[in-house]
Amino acid sequence: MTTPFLLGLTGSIGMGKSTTAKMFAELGCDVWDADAAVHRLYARDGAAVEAVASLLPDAVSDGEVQRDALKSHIKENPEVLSKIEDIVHPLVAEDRARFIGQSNAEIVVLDIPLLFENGTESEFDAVAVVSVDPDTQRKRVIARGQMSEEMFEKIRAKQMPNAEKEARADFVIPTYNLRDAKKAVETIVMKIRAGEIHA
Ligand SMILES: CC(C)(COP(=O)(O)OP(=O)(O)OC[C@H]1O[C@@H](n2cnc3c(N)ncnc32)[C@H](O)[C@@H]1O)[C@@H](O)C(=O)NCCC(=O)NCCS
Ligand SMILES: Nc1ncnc2c1ncn2[C@@H]1O[C@H](COP(=O)(O)OP(=O)(O)OP(=O)(O)O)[C@@H](O)[C@H]1O
Repeated sequence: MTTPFLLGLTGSIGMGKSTTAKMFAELGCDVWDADAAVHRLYARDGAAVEAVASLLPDAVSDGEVQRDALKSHIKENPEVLSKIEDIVHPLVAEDRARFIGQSNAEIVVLDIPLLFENGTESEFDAVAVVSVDPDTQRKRVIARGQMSEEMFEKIRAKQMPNAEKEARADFVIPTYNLRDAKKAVETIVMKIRAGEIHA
């Protein structure tokens, strides 16, 4: 069995990672989702629950890590975030390695929101970034109705500027409409399968 081609898929908040990841899956790629992995780790019987309970006992109730409690702790003391990350990151890495090890696909797509912010690009054979202009991005996130304008701007300010992500990526996937995004995804998959892309 050969090792799969590892394609990192990233992009700032609301840029279209999940939608684009589904397109890769439809073309036969296996897709691993970092956010979903963290949700599994925090859920009942999840691998991070015990360690988080030791660090912040009141952040675990009903056997689950409560994200709102984590957020309050981080707000009070920003250093708590790196302590949580020290617990979560090795477990996420383990989950990812297991997924890659079990995959029989030619291409494994790894959907990772903070791929560039965490300086992990060297772990992939290539990286694709999903992208729209800032105004479209803002409208999309606000339209979901789960976040205030202020909260969105705060998160955006913490993320690497989109232009820099585009410059660092091997591929840019425009997500203004489904048709063009799909075309870009098909081209990437075709190039990888044809052996045109090298790490
Ligand atoms: C702090 C927590 C509880 C916040 O959870 P919440 O559900 O509000 O947000 P979530 O993590 O789903 O992030 C939503 C989006 O916000 C953006 N974002 C989140 N955190 C950051 C950050 N530190 N810097 C920049 N952008 C961020 C990303 O685009 C992300 O996709 C959560 O992020 C967490 O537990 N973080 C520690 C574990 C970790 O490192 N997770 C990252 C994956 S390895
Ligand atoms: N190619 C596309 N054409 C049209 N709309 C799109 C496209 N891709 C994504 N969208 C829309 O943009 C919004 C954000 O998409 P999605 O949830 O895929 O982004 P995300 O990057 O995974 O978000 P987050 O980082 O917040 O988890 C959704 O409303 C989705 O329908």
